[in-house]
Amino acid sequence: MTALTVTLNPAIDQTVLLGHLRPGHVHRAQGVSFNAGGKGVNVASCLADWGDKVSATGFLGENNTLRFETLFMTKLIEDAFIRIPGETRTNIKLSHDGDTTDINLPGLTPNAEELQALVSRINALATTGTLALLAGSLPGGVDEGFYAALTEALAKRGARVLLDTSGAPLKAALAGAVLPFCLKPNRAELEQFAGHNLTSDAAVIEAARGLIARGVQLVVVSLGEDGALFITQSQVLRASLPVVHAASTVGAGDAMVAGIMAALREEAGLERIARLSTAFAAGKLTLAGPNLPPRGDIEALSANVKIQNIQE
Ligand SMILES: Nc1ncnc2c1ncn2[C@@H]1O[C@H](COP(=O)(O)OP(=O)(O)OP(=O)(O)O)[C@@H](O)[C@H]1O
Ligand SMILES: O=P(O)(O)OC[C@@]1(O)O[C@H](CO)[C@@H](O)[C@@H]1O
Repeated sequence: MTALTVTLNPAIDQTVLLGHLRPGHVHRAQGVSFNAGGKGVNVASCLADWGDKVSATGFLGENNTLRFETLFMTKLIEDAFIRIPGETRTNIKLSHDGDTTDINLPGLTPNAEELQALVSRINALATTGTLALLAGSLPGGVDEGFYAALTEALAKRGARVLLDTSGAPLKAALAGAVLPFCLKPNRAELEQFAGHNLTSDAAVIEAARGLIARGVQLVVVSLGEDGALFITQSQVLRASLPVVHAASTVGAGDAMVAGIMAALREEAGLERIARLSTAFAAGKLTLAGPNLPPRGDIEALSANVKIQNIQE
């Protein structure tokens, strides 16, 4: 079973370490670091650390590919990115007061020909059984129905699609003819779909069941430090694992998606999916950048994940 991640709008993440954030004031940074990022890139990076073979595609600006190419080479990720003129965006992550403030820039705008080249590349990479992750924002000028159309095309090829996006592209994908196999919204993203606030587990589960009723097979709702809910047609699990000190919260959700994909590759049941993806997220939180601790540490974390079977 092959794994493929698709990132149309990757980014170099510039993490700026601040003591506190006070809008309207001058800040002197305590440090700065740069990582090749974007949701699908982060997922591929975590999967590669786990030891899985993975291909990554999308668009890269040809002027600043080095950080990405170094990551792909170091981690043996198949680099299937399409180069387009210009510079991949840099997203600013302000790390302050134990929290992160994200400033995500718009990014490059691919033209129709480049988009068609990407669709052809994805079709060439995806075969029956491929786990295909479509992740992140769509670049300016790309139709908001792009993920919906791609999901349908990939499903026709026998691939299983996982989708991690927000806003209009998520809405369009949920209104599509074929829904993704798996969705990993956080609470705010699920609230967008539900159209109201989801303040209790029961409300989150009810909204997720709405997605299951429309054909999604696995919904994972990530709830930050409160863990995550794993919902299928027949089961609901809650999984959590306290993290004492988070080195960086950027990409915790991406590590969780990588854990879901790693478990799906093992043909695992829901409890293993919940344990492994929670362990991936917790393991990533202890490190800066989209990296996982060694496999043995992840298995140890996974054994410690608290699982609650929610009966209704
Ligand atoms: N402070 C924390 N303590 C323990 N676990 C956490 C914490 N923050 C995140 N996690 C773990 O990471 C998972 C994903 O985090 P979160 O819900 O913040 O995802 P997200 O909103 O998609 O994040 P991002 O967009 O930053 O990647 C959670 O379900 C949980 O398992
Ligand atoms: O602007 P998008 O595509 O929604 O999100 C991009 C991004 O915030 O997602 C990753 C964290 O999940 C970061 O590496 C990257 O900067």
